[in-house]
Amino acid sequence: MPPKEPHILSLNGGSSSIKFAIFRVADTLVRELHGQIDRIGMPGSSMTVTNAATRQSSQLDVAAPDQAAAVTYLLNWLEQQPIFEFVAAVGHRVVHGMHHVDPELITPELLIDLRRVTSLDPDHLPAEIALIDAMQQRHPTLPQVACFDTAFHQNMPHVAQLLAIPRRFEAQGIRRYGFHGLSYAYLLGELTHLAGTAAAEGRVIVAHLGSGASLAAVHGGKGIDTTMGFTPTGGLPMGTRPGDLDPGVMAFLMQSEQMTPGQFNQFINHDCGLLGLSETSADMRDLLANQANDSRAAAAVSLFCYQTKKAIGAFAAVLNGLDTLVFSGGIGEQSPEIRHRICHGMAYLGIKLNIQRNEENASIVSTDDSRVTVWVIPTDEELMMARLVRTKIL
Ligand SMILES: Nc1ncnc2c1ncn2[C@@H]1O[C@H](COP(=O)(O)OP(=O)(O)O)[C@@H](O)[C@H]1O
Ligand SMILES: CC(=O)OP(=O)(O)O
Ligand SMILES: [Mg+2]
Repeated sequence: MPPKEPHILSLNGGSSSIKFAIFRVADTLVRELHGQIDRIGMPGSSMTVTNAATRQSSQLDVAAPDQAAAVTYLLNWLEQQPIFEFVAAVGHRVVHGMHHVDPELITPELLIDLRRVTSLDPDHLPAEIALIDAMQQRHPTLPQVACFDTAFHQNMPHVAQLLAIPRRFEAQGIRRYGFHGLSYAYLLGELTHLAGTAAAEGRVIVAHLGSGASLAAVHGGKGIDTTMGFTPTGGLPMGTRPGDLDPGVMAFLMQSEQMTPGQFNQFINHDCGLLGLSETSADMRDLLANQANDSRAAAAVSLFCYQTKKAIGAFAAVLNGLDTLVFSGGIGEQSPEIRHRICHGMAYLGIKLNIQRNEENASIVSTDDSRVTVWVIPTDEELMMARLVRTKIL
């Protein structure tokens, strides 16, 4: 029997989920299985696993009160799968690495740097580092590659990277980085495939709307601006993060609530956004289900749609117009209501949704006469990582 082809395991630590996929490395990358642990830290967490060949999915209840528990559960489960013995390399999504941007083999030095910047992203980096640590301890000879979420935005115009703070801080790396870059890179590739190069090189806004949410303005296939900033806490309101917040509110709250910087960081990453406003849930599904009889849930959904719409208007200005709008991420891919509420009243910009297509989560959800083509494209950060790992080491 010929030796089995090498496989790549991709691990994607998100803020409310850990997603994973295993790909066989043949002429192309062939997905063998994928899945996710969902609603980490919330009631009702579960793991869904799909066999890519049969498309059969199974769901298991999982106790995932926090990301550490989810990491241990997932790695124990993965190691029991027969396919695991063929895994020859692991790709890890790493949301923030400051000056580390391009895919990198994980070394002790890189880990020291990542631990140093953990406080910049308490929603992702602890779980991502825990995944790396656990994999290294269990499988020390397996090559592991860090794939950074910031790479896509690296070449934004300088003006889009600058923060209006004293100049000396820029030299310390305090600037707009932007995140969800693995998703944006994948989606641009898909857009090229689906709509052609001319469309993908036109004036494009990509809305990655999940537990973390951001927009990217893209022109000539390159990111030219994005809503997230120095950290993934900025930009749009999200599941548990406020997005852009008047710095005066920060100073006021730190004083009035007597918070230490560490407590304030926890507050803006875990207690705000949809959760803070609704006082019930960070999960958009819950809020949509409850909005009719809970005005707090209704206000949270309204704010999310309002701020996203406002940011689309701002990026249309940055792009001098708009040709293509892409929705992706858990909310963007699966919520017709949110897409409708964001796009409502934007006919002046050339955005017109087709009600039925939108309800069906079709791939094009705009009308035939809409000047802007509106797409729904499922993202695949795991495949993007596997491509990077393959290029880097296999
Ligand atoms: N059918 C749906 N309708 C509305 N929101 C949904 C739906 N399915 C998933 N979501 C939302 O998507 C978000 C999770 O998105 P995802 O991209 O998986 O997040 P992350 O990667 O940040 O963990 C949650 O707020 C969840 O409620
Ligand atoms: C960058 C970010 O917020 O990622 P996620 O949406 O996966 O939490
Ligand atoms: Mg995500």
